[in-house]
Amino acid sequence: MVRFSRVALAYPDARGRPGPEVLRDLSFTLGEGSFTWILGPSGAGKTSVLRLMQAALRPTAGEVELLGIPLSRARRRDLPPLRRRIGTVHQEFRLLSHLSAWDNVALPLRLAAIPESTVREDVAELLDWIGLTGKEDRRPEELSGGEQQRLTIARAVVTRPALLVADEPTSELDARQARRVLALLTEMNRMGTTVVVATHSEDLPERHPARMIALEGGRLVADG
Ligand SMILES: Nc1ncnc2c1ncn2[C@@H]1O[C@H](COP(=O)(O)OP(=O)(O)OP(=O)(O)O)[C@@H](O)[C@H]1O
Repeated sequence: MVRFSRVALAYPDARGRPGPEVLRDLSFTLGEGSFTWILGPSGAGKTSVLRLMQAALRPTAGEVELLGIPLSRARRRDLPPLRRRIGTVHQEFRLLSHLSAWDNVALPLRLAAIPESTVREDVAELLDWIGLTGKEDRRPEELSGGEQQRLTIARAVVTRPALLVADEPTSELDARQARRVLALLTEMNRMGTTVVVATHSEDLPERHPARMIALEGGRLVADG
């Protein structure tokens, strides 16, 4: 499902030359249907690992294989269809502020040219699942932080991705809202989605024990 083999990553500097390596010699495999925590202090490289898992970046050395596709051999035109099979939840929500809750969730289906009758059914089901029935017409700014975060999860999973990659999905939330978001992620996993969550919270992995990959200074320091 996800395989990192001796991965290194360096972001380009201002002149376009490779800067210092922020990930080094990372190797691990995540099986289909697994749930994995990516842990580590600020700057450890969690977001960089997740960007590779979202096919948003290619490694500077080594290989990242996503859903059977090695990124080193993927052509530029292979990437958008691959990305559509990966649900992403960003730290900073990235909801579209001028669209209603309903239209934010419907957007990925509409972009994939899904018939409007199916869109209606799927969006209604998901808004119900995340507890936003009755708030369909509100714009993101008219929702609480927790509601916005749940909306980003609904948008990420509405296309039923095989892989869900979430970056600090509870960092802005109070404990009750964080538990609710965790429940949505574990429910997706129970239904068969492979889930990867980066966090620096210690509380969440305690609530949902699963494999933990710990990073420090761009290296893997614990896996288990
Ligand atoms: N676009 C970028 N260009 C250059 N360096 C970057 C870029 N993004 C991240 N870095 C650097 O890569 C290293 C790892 O950053 P990353 O965001 O992956 O860590 P993180 O563990 O997710 O941190 P946080 O918990 O603070 O979000 C840091 O040294 C950071 O400064």
